[in-house]
Amino acid sequence: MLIIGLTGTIASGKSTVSNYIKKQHNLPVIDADVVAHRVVEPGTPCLKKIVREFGTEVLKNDGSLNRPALGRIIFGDEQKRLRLNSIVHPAVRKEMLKELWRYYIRGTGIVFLDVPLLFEARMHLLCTTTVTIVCSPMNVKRRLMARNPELSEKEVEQRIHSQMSSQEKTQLTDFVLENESDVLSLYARVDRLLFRLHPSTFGTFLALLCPFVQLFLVVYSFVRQYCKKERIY
Ligand SMILES: CC(C)(COP(=O)(O)OP(=O)(O)OC[C@H]1O[C@@H](n2cnc3c(N)ncnc32)[C@H](O)[C@@H]1O)[C@@H](O)C(=O)NCCC(=O)NCCS
Ligand SMILES: Nc1ncnc2c1ncn2[C@@H]1O[C@H](COP(=O)(O)OP(=O)(O)OP(=O)(O)O)[C@@H](O)[C@H]1O
Repeated sequence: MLIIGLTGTIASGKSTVSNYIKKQHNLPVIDADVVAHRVVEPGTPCLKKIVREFGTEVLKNDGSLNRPALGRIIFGDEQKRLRLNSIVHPAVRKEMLKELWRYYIRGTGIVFLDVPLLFEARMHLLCTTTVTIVCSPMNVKRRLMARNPELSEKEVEQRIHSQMSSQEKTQLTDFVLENESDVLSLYARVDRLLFRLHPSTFGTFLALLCPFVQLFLVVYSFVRQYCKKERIY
């Protein structure tokens, strides 16, 4: 099974790309944000740990997580953000591995992982190939402010600076997808990217037959990190 890690800075266009991959190409995507929302639902061990760490002020009256309140706490304080990550990320990793396993059992050839903190959380080590969506800080800020009008300019800046920069991600990735212009151009780049990934489906076929080939693909992905990356125009 080919595991393609999709990442990028906040508001770089990951969801836009993964929705297109799901709808237009009918390929499976596991979205870390969706999983991260699920593991903190009322009654979950994660939510209990969050309340122990940050207090009941991060809960709404109905007992669910008050996301804006927790966001205000953690995006303004790096230590607190790291503490939240240490509570939520292990549960997210576990759930994503379970989902991957289900796809593997079904014989799925290719799965995309949409993970904002792919490199920060070292989840790229699980991927056969990584794709980073890049967008200039100015466009990111503009799009984030338009998508989340409830956030102040300061909060937007804090969210942007809490992540690895686009340049750093570009250094670590196999493929770079630019998202500076309109959405249709982005979709066209995704089509070209998928075409480039397809020759490797032979590897997928072999991987389905032999777990050792899967292991080889993981080792190969480590080696790929040191190879020249491709920019899709
Ligand atoms: C702090 C929380 C409650 C704020 O919720 P909110 O609904 O405002 O944001 P949402 O979860 O939709 O995330 C939006 C984007 O923020 C960025 N982001 C989220 N969490 C983090 C983080 N810990 N560090 C850096 N960036 C983050 C990502 O780019 C993400 O796509 C939430 O982001 C959270 O629980 N974060 C910790 C889990 C996490 O790291 N999620 C990212 C995917 S694993
Ligand atoms: N090429 C584009 N042109 C104009 N708007 C865009 C483009 N790409 C994405 N957007 C818009 O920018 C915003 C951010 O995109 P999207 O939600 O896909 O980013 P994301 O990387 O998934 O964000 P997050 O890290 O917060 O999950 C959305 O409102 C989306 O519609």
